[in-house]
Amino acid sequence: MANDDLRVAVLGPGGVGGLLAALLARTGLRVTCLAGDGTARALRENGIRVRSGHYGPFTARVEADTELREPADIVIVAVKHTALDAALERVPAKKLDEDALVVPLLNGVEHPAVLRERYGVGRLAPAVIRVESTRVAPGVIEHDSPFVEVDLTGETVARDRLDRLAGALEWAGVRVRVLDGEAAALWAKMAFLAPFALLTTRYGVPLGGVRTRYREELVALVEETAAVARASGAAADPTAALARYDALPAEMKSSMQRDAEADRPLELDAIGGALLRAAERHEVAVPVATRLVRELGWSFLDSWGPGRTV
Ligand SMILES: NC(=O)C1=CN([C@@H]2O[C@H](COP(=O)(O)OP(=O)(O)OC[C@H]3O[C@@H](n4cnc5c(N)ncnc54)[C@H](OP(=O)(O)O)[C@@H]3O)[C@@H](O)[C@H]2O)C=CC1
Ligand SMILES: CC(C)(CO)C(=O)C(=O)O
Repeated sequence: MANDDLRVAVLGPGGVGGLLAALLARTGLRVTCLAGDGTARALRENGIRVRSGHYGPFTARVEADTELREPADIVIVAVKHTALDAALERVPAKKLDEDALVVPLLNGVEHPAVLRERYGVGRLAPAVIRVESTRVAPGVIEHDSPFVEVDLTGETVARDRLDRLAGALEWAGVRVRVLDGEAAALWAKMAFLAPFALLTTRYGVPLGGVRTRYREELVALVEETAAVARASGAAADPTAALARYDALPAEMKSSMQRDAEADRPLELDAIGGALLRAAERHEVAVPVATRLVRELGWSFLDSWGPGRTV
């Protein structure tokens, strides 16, 4: 059933945020996108134009502003990690109702702590999204994957709020699961993403090239990442992860790789850095991940403190 009166704000209407904003808006929901001046203006003038083999091409009208000025029931956070601090200034905590949900869809595992600190434990509902979607221009979104899947979690929020959001997303055409464990959900995604993102970005080849030309490294990295994910609370299975990579299209690229190609900042600290920090905490050896992160971003590893066991 549609939740006609649900008010949704989307911080960062890019590949992920723009697609979800458009899908939700076309069901009739009131959706406000929060972005910089130029993007907000483009969205107000032209709406969000989606090119998608799965949903077909469509344009959705949304509201757009540079700051949250009116209360929203749901705030979807879909900026890159590298822009998170600056972007959050657009969503003042005092503008949120007590029972509003803040739903970050960023890759990585460390951002929920930052958001909890800012918006309060009772509002945070971290989620992961599986999709391949790119913002090709302000308000123009190219959606390539034949699916959009979201895992919602919310150990500290009211379940009926979470269910209401799940209902709205499903109504919009998104496959949704509401899961119990936040760490398990975030680390399950990380276990899949980190090897894919680090290797495709390091070698500049899509998934097909990684799984043939760099197979040995892929296998080693999948095992390292699964060990860290398991120590962090997820049920990661390296054999299943490899089978998933093998089943995906050879031309598939990671969003980190697309960022590297476009010379944008990488989410290296949020993905590779977080993996190494968790490995250190849990005393898991991750030599392949350490080398790849070093090769991709010396400066951040150089400033990392001594005493690592990795
Ligand atoms: N793209 C994908 O397929 C997937 C991405 N993810 C994850 O989702 C998250 C978002 O990625 P993605 O959608 O690709 O990122 P994009 O770069 O496509 O979109 C980010 C959006 O944030 C906006 N933005 C940047 N800085 C600010 C700011 N200070 N204030 C407000 N808005 C800002 C950008 O605005 P502007 O349009 O003006 O540039 C853009 O619309 C990342 O953590 C990524 O790893 C997860 C799964 C798949
Ligand atoms: C692996 C993928 C495409 C899955 O959604 C992703 O999250 C990313 O590349 O950032």
